Amino acid sequence: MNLHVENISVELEKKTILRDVSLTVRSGEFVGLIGPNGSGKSTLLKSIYRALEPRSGFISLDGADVYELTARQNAQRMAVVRQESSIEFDFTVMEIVMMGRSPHKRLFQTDTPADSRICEEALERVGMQAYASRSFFSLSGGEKQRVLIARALVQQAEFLVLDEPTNHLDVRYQLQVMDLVKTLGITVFSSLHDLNIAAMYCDRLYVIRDGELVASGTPEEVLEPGLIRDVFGVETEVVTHPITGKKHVYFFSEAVRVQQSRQEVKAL
Ligand SMILES: Nc1ncnc2c1ncn2[C@@H]1O[C@H](COP(=O)(O)OP(=O)(O)OP(=O)(O)O)[C@@H](O)[C@H]1O
Repeated sequence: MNLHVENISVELEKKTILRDVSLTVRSGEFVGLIGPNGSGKSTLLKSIYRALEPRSGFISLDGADVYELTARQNAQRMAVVRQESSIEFDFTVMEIVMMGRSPHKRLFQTDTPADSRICEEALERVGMQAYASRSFFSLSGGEKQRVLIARALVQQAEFLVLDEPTNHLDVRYQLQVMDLVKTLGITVFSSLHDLNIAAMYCDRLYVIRDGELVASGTPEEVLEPGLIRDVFGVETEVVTHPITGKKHVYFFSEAVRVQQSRQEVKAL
């Protein structure tokens, strides 16, 4: 499934949030979106999953305008894991995951044993099978996140949109969730805060700052100290990881830099 975003602009409360954004995610690619807080990552993803129609521009999945598809057609093509859960009423974990099957059902069609099996498998893949009958509201942030990923999995869509999927997850589940998404072999577009996770898992990255894309390329091309300084305002050292061969970013806090320059002055 190919995603094309062409020249989209979004304005909210008379403020331009996205300016002339164009990008492509090709079939089977895992593409990351990185940028500082408030740079427009969620807004761009919302435009793609139709929660926020852009003022101008065009978004298509395999050539079909996403805003022309019915909600059902769209849900068969695209699954979404949002940053904040939109679950308003308390359901069990299994009921939440089962909701992901609805694009594959007719109106009022009941859940089949096959649906239950698919949901159980998805819960197992995210390590939440023991929680099937628990209330969703009683879960921790990380547990909720894993359940929402299971719900996206059972939708069996070919295109997955993730808004900071590792938010709330401890390091083990960060890696587990990213490994899982990677092994699905489907097309993924994901916003990410952790640059090292982005380097490990993404085939390509887009960098957004103040609502505009400012760089794109492979993690090897994009993740370099000058760009990270310009976009995130932090100093880094970027090395090639000796085991994975991927880029690895070390960050220097302002306090460490001040201490280091004092030591350098003393040594003179
Ligand atoms: N409904 C709204 N009305 C006005 N401004 C909004 C609205 N929603 C978002 N914004 C603004 O748009 C900008 C981009 O927000 P967005 O949530 O897309 O950023 P983000 O890159 O996802 O941030 P974060 O990393 O903090 O999640 C921010 O300045 C935000 O305050």
